[in-house]
Amino acid sequence: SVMRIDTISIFPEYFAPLHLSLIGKAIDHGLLEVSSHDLREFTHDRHRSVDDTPYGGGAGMVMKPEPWGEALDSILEQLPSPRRRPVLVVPTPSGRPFTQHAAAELAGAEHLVFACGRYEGIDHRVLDWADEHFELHELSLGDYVLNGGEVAALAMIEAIVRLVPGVIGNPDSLVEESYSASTRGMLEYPVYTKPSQWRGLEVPGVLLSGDHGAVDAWRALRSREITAARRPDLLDQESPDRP
Ligand SMILES: NCc1ccc(-c2ccccc2)nc1
Repeated sequence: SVMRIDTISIFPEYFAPLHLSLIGKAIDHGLLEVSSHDLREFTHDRHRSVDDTPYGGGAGMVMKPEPWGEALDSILEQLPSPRRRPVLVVPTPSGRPFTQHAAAELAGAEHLVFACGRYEGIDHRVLDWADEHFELHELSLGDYVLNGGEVAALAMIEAIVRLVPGVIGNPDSLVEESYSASTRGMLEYPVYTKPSQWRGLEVPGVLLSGDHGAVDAWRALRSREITAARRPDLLDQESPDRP
């Protein structure tokens, strides 16, 4: 099944990298369709304005509702009918945390739309209206503020698309990760490869022993040590899909 992703932004060129590497291959193999839309194409004034001063005062500018309404209408109009509600993701610092769990849920969607805001954000009526026509998800990557939603959308798209069957070459590489922090599991143990000696540094002997039980034990211990040190909050959620 083909997954379709539409992005809407005043900087559509931010999404050009999606056509490279893995994601590029998925698109070439017909597993994925990505279209980036320029919000300014949905303005009609001479200055193609997308923002204005905030009601209630305050610094900065707010994104006007009309261009967003027309951009979202345009996406809905292009859907085959009868259609299921597409998912609308709005990256925002005030969103629910975007986690590996959320990525896995969104990887099951047929159609994802990313609305990337700039300035101080988008007129809230756009979200209120969108909530009636889309499955709306306001999502945050973490507790930091960017200049806009584009970089966050790129990260979310990568996290989601790599979970779509057929996109990643070797599906096994996902199993091992299923116990990493990304699924509220444990942090990943250190990895090594040849040469066994590099700049005077050795590889832990157990990994060269061929004793797979000992290797697994060593890895589990290192995961626990690293998790305790860096992400104690993850320690009591050991099962990866604990609600
Ligand atoms: N949590 C990551 C994140 C997501 C979105 C934004 C953002 C900033 C300004 C305008 C619109 C979105 N900032 C940070």
